[in-house]
Amino acid sequence: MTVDDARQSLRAELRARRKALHASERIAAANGVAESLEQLADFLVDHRIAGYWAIDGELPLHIVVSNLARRDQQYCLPRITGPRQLSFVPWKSGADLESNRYGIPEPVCTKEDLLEPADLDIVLLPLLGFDRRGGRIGYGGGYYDASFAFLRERSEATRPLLVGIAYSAQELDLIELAPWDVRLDYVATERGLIDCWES
Ligand SMILES: Nc1nc2c(c(=O)[nH]1)N(C=O)[C@@H](CNc1ccc(C(=O)N[C@@H](CCC(=O)O)C(=O)O)cc1)CN2
Ligand SMILES: Nc1ncnc2c1ncn2[C@@H]1O[C@H](COP(=O)(O)OP(=O)(O)OP(=O)(O)O)[C@@H](O)[C@H]1O
Repeated sequence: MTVDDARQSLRAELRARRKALHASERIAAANGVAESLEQLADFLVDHRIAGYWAIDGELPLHIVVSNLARRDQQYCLPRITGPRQLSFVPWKSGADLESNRYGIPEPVCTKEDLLEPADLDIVLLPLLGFDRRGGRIGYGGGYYDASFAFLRERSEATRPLLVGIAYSAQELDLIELAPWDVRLDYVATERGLIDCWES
């Protein structure tokens, strides 16, 4: 079985695990993650922070978005701009959205609005599974891995910081890393902030 095959079956299990969470756990996690992120000093002062529009049981970021707006920090959402390629667009709560090919809402924008991955300070990444070393399993599109491939050879946290957002129930023991995988610098869950360079 290749890394890709093993991941496919793991994805199904992880989707089921996330789907099974109770509404009360989702509410607690949305609040808890917003608090956990505030333990990261850079998160309170950095200018450009990218998140995602939660779909399919992903951990919702609306509390994070309003906290950032209150501090005048810029919040951005991803836009698919090519094969395995993400760009980012500054977005304020209530601004226009349109659906992408997967039915995920993206900001409506002009070319001039598009920011490249390297322009960001912090990226909050959706995920299906994570481990404490910064391993991440997503939907398998390779969008984040390819867009942030320029960070792959780093040996410490550098900009943009990659922060996985997860329910603690999404933690895995150890994810076998594929050569293209870009490790997370931190993972924020409702239980706290994990520094992936620490272990
Ligand atoms: N909220 C959110 N936005 C995001 C991501 C994400 O994971 N979550 N992405 C993170 O990369 C990018 C989109 N990547 C995606 C990759 C695969 C599928 C997906 O649903 N794949 C289906 C197969 C669909 C098809 O073949 O057309 C599947 O897995 O069943 C969705 C999004 C950018 N925006
Ligand atoms: N830098 C890259 N260059 C070329 N192909 C890549 C690159 N990164 C990932 N891929 C391809 O993308 C596919 C999906 O990768 P992976 O399973 O790691 O996605 P994921 O992290 O689960 O998804 P996503 O990042 O979209 O949330 C892999 O099969 C791999 O072949």
